Amino acid sequence: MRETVVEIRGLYKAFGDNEVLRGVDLDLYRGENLVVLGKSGTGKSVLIKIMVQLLKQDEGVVKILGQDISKLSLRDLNKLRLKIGFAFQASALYDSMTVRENLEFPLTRNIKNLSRKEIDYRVEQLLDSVGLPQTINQMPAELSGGQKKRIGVARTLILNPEIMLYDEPTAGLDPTTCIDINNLINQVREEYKTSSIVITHDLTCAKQTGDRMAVLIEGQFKAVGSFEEVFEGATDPRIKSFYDYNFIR
Ligand SMILES: Nc1ncnc2c1ncn2[C@@H]1O[C@H](COP(=O)(O)OP(=O)(O)OP(=O)(O)O)[C@@H](O)[C@H]1O
Repeated sequence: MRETVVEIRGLYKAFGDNEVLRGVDLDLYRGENLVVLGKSGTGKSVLIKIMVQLLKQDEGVVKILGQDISKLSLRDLNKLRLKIGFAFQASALYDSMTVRENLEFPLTRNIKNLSRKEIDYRVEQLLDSVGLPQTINQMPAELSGGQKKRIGVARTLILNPEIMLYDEPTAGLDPTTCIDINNLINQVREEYKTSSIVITHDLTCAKQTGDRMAVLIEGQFKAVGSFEEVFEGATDPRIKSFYDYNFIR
C-alpha cells in the first residue's frame, strides 16, 4: 500500500469571476516525484500556494501528512510548513547575503540553540550535496542562473523537509543546465527521501523527473499517470497539443 502524504479533494478557488480551480483531486505518494503540468495561467502556482496556505481555498480539503491544513492553528500550520520545502520559481535568495548566510538564515530563524559547529556542518553538507561548496562566500549576483537554483534548493533542504514543492525549476535555463537541475531533483529524492511536486511547462523535465504526471486543464486534473500513459497515444487534443509543441529529448 502506498502512503499518501498529500491528499487533495474537491478543491475550488476563484478570484472574482475567474474560476481557477474547479474541483481538483490529487494524491502525492511518499517518495514519488509528481509532475504537475498545465498551460500558463491554469492555476498550478495557486494550487501549491494553497498547499502552504499562502492562499486559502474557497472549498475542498487539503490534507498534508494526515493533517487538514485549513483546520490548523497558526502555530501548528507553521510547524507543518517546516516539513514542506518550497523552491520558488525565482530562486528567491537574499541578494545582500552571501551563500553561507542565505543557507544559515532558515536554520537560525527556526531552530534555537544550534551551535556554530552544527550550523557550519549543515551548511557545508548541503553545499556539497548540490555540488557547489566553492560558492560559500559568494554573493548571489556572482552566481549563474543554474547555480542560483541549486543554492535555492539547498536552502529549501536545510530544514530537512519531507515534501518538496518545485515551482518551474528549469524556467529560464539553457538545455544542459536544465538536465543538471532535473538530475538534482532526482538526487534530492534519493538522498533526502523527499516526496515532491514539480510544477513545469518543460516536458523534458517532466519525463526525466516524474514518476507520474498530472495535467491541469480548465481547473481540473484531466489526466494522471505515467508519462507514457498520459502522452503516448493521447486522444484529448488539449493534451496532444501540449505534447506536440514541446521538444522532448
Ligand atoms: N492573488 C491573486 N489574485 C487574483 N488573481 C490571481 C492571484 N493569484 C493568481 N491569480 C490568477 O489565477 C490564475 C492562475 O494563476 P497561476 O499563477 O496559478 O497560474 P500558473 O498555472 O502557475 O501559470 P504560469 O505557468 O504562467 O506560472 C491566473 O489567471 C492568475 O491571474
